[in-house]
Amino acid sequence: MTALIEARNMTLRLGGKIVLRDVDFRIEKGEIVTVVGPNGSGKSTLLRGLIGAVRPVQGSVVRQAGLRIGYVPQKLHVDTTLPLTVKRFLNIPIRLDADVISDALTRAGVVEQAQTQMSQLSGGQFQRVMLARALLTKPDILILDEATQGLDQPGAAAFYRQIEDVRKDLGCAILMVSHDLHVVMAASDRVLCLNGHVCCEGTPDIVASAPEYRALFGTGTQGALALYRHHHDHNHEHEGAHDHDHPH
Ligand SMILES: Nc1ncnc2c1ncn2[C@@H]1O[C@H](COP(=O)(O)OP(=O)(O)OP(=O)(O)O)[C@@H](O)[C@H]1O
Repeated sequence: MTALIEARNMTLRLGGKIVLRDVDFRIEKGEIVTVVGPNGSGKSTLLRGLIGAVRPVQGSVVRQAGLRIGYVPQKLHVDTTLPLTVKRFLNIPIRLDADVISDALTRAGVVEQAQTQMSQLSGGQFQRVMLARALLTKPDILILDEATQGLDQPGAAAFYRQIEDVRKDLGCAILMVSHDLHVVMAASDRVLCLNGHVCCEGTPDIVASAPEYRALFGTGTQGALALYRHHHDHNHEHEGAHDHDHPH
């Protein structure tokens, strides 16, 4: 099977610092892959490398010819002092057919908000409008960077259900960064755990039982807290020696 996007030995540097080393990664049609890892572990940078916004200093990224990517960035600031309806927002920068807009809004579950001011959307509605925006191009792959940030648990769960419906209907692959570990574990085909490199990767079961993952996230419901208490049993000195001898 041909991958939609494939990275080989991809090393990414930002501002003179290597933030991600030797990443081998591929995503196929229709897969849901989630990227987890502590703050600063390179998750957003990985996505930016895969979409071509950051060039690898080593290795390569190959995207399928003509690949359509729908990208929902981690943060998007919309000037709330400007009067701007959802519909007009989706028409920037290119005016689109009303049908295309209403189809994307319907798929994202916010068709009733078409005439609402952007400044009056709830956090969950705002994220859905961002999802609608990413769907306008009928993407082959939807890439979401912490799309449920700021949503409460039911809001986040509803958002993930929406994403699953989108995948079912459009057949697009989904690559997302998430901190909602339980949802991630339930909804992903594959999980990629990062910490400046790929710590471990596989089906949710395999990753959840990997020592590298447990070192990062713990084992029980307290796991999410362990994100910020990052203990590790192997070396993360990116600039120096390689850490190839630990299991990937
Ligand atoms: N423009 C930049 N110049 C230098 N270093 C940067 C730059 N942007 C990010 N970094 C560093 O790169 C590392 C990876 O950042 P990245 O945003 O990819 O992490 P993340 O895993 O997405 O984090 P979070 O969970 O906090 O969003 C961090 O140490 C960050 O400080």
